[in-house]
Amino acid sequence: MTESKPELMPASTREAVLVRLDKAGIRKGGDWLVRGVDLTVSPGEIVTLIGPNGSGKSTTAKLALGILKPSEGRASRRPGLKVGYVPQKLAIDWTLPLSVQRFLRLTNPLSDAQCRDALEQTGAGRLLKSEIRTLSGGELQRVMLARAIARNPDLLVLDEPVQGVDYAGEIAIYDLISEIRGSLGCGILMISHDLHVVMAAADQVICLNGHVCCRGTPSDVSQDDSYHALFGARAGTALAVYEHRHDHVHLPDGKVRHADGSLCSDCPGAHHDHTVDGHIHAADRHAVDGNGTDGAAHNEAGKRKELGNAG
Ligand SMILES: Nc1ncnc2c1ncn2[C@@H]1O[C@H](COP(=O)(O)OP(=O)(O)OP(=O)(O)O)[C@@H](O)[C@H]1O
Repeated sequence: MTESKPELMPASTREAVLVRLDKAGIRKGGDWLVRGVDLTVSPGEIVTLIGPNGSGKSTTAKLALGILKPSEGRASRRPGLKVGYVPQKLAIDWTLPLSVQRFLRLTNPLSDAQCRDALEQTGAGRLLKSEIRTLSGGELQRVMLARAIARNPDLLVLDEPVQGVDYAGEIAIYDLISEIRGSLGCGILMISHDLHVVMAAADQVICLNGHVCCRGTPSDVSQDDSYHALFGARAGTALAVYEHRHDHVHLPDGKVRHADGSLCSDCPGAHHDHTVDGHIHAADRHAVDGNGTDGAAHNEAGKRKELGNAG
């Protein structure tokens, strides 16, 4: 592999673009792992890499991060860029005793308040003193996200952020990622196998298979022939465009406060929106707040509208 120095962006693009790959490729042992990748991530933008196993998604993310150096083309980052990274795998023995607080501090010198604050932001405030090895899959992903955002990054790189999380939990985590983008204003480079929800949550989707097969908005990609060729039958199901509404909150006393401020004590269960017809599927989802499931914010009706039926 050819080593190259990290490149700085021209002044004109520095403010706008956080990271850029220009025709970037990397070769190891005579094989190209990925080749010819163009990519930019700007503040507030979610760019999603999709593709089958071994298609070069993690490698591309590592090129963007500067962990790997391109053998050809260029990788450049905004000077002084602060990055939060949730890798696909962490080299940690998960059976060892390790509290969440200590885990957050393994790579960051964080104060107690910073640890609490980061966990609150990911809805995991109550887990501060918990043992890492006892966390559920969804809780662990929230803690990993907290660790990545604790330093208030400009760029968040999330390699399969919903691994080990069930379907309802996935939606809550994608919700959270969109909220983090909103609150931090950071750019997000995300990797996933989950074509539909992830694609729909992204501003830009890049479909990889050793090279860029197709790219564009989620609806563009869902209608692209090479996307269909790559994903076969799975691409034939409709693209779910993901929306969310925060229109009510479940209070600890069991009442529900609606968006207009009105309180209701007997409506839980009656307000779940289940519309299932040929075009709209609504899914309920419950986000765990910093206090646990009691009094959890309830994000109602994650609606998935079919867009550009890819069949
Ligand atoms: N350090 C390395 N040396 C040699 N080959 C590698 C190295 N890292 C990755 N590869 C190979 O490069 C290809 C792309 O790997 P990569 O991890 O980027 O794929 P991916 O799309 O993220 O896959 P997955 O969905 O399975 O996580 C694979 O064939 C992998 O075996």
